[in-house]
Amino acid sequence: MVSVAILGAAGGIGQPLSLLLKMNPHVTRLSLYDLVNVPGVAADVSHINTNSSVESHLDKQNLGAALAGIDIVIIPAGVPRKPGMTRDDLFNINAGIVRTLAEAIADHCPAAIIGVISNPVNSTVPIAAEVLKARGVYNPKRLFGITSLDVVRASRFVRDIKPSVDAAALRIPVVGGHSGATIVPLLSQAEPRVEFSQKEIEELTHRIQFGGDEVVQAKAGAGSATLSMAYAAARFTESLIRAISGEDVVEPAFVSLDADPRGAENIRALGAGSLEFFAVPVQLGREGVKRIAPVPSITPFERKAIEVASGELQKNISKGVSFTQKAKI
Ligand SMILES: NC(=O)C1=CN([C@@H]2O[C@H](COP(=O)(O)OP(=O)(O)OC[C@H]3O[C@@H](n4cnc5c(N)ncnc54)[C@H](O)[C@@H]3O)[C@@H](O)[C@H]2O)C=CC1
Ligand SMILES: O=C([O-])CC(=O)C(=O)O
Repeated sequence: MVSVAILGAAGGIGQPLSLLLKMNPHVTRLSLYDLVNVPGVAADVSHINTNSSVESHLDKQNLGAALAGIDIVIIPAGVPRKPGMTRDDLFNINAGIVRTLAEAIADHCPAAIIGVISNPVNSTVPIAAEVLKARGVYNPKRLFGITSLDVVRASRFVRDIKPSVDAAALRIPVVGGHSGATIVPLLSQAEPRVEFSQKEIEELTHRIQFGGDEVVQAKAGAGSATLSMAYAAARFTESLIRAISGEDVVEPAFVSLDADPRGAENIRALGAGSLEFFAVPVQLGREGVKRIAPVPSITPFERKAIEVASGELQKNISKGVSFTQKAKI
């Protein structure tokens, strides 16, 4: 019995994500919210013969009803990039959208687990945290920036150069954040282990860091990754649901290191320093973050990449925090 709300359900990610979650037998209630077109999406998806109920909630006056009683809220609401833009260029529009949605979550389902997809994730997650803190309902264990697409890309891109690897079974932790140089794949920690030359490591790292740009370029103005992102978000949601029902599942995600201060010590020592948020491998549990899983060791190349990531991340996090402070929630 798990109820899931998708905020931004009529968009490029929202539609295929609605489809994939309608196919998930553990979801019993699917609550779809958007400012446009959501009645059509909900009517369409509701004809699929799985047992879950599907609700359509159009426009802001129905946001409370969309959220009441919800266990997991996934947020793909917001504008996507066009060629030539960075994720940070989306800040001016998406920061306000995420703030409004986080306020409504605080009011209508404060105990829900939240997964933020809207970019720039490095800033929108701190914004959501500040809103929840200001409303007195913040639990760092329950707020996630969804970085699963970086992990999905990492295993697929390795398969492109190592055809004997099973892309679906390969696990590569990706730490840091979710934009360019803040994305740090730890190829040395691949499971099962894969041997790479230094040139392969450098090329793969760059490709994983800028994988989003490949899609933005190819879509040539029609948006960014939607189908692979919907797949990644559905996988993340499925992992949360398995964890809620008692299974041990590890998924990398961008979380507050306060969610598990002891587990975070290892990550801080690897180069995260005093940053409040960082993408880490998270052992999920009923509460959301059960534990930050340890990263046993990294190479000097990975340590350097984490140092570079941390400098940029600090700016992205501070930008989100000061946005909410200026806005007086
Ligand atoms: N975390 C990640 O790995 C990824 C994040 N993204 C981000 O996801 C976001 C959405 O991307 P797309 O679905 O392609 O965009 P889209 O433009 O196709 O869809 C966005 C949807 O959000 C809705 N929306 C806008 N303001 C809203 C509000 N205040 N309340 C509810 N709904 C609202 C729009 O009506 C639209 O249906 C973008 O910010 C994009 O950068 C995209 C790919 C990967
Ligand atoms: O590149 C973008 O703007 C969308 C995104 O976050 C990704 O595909 O990783």
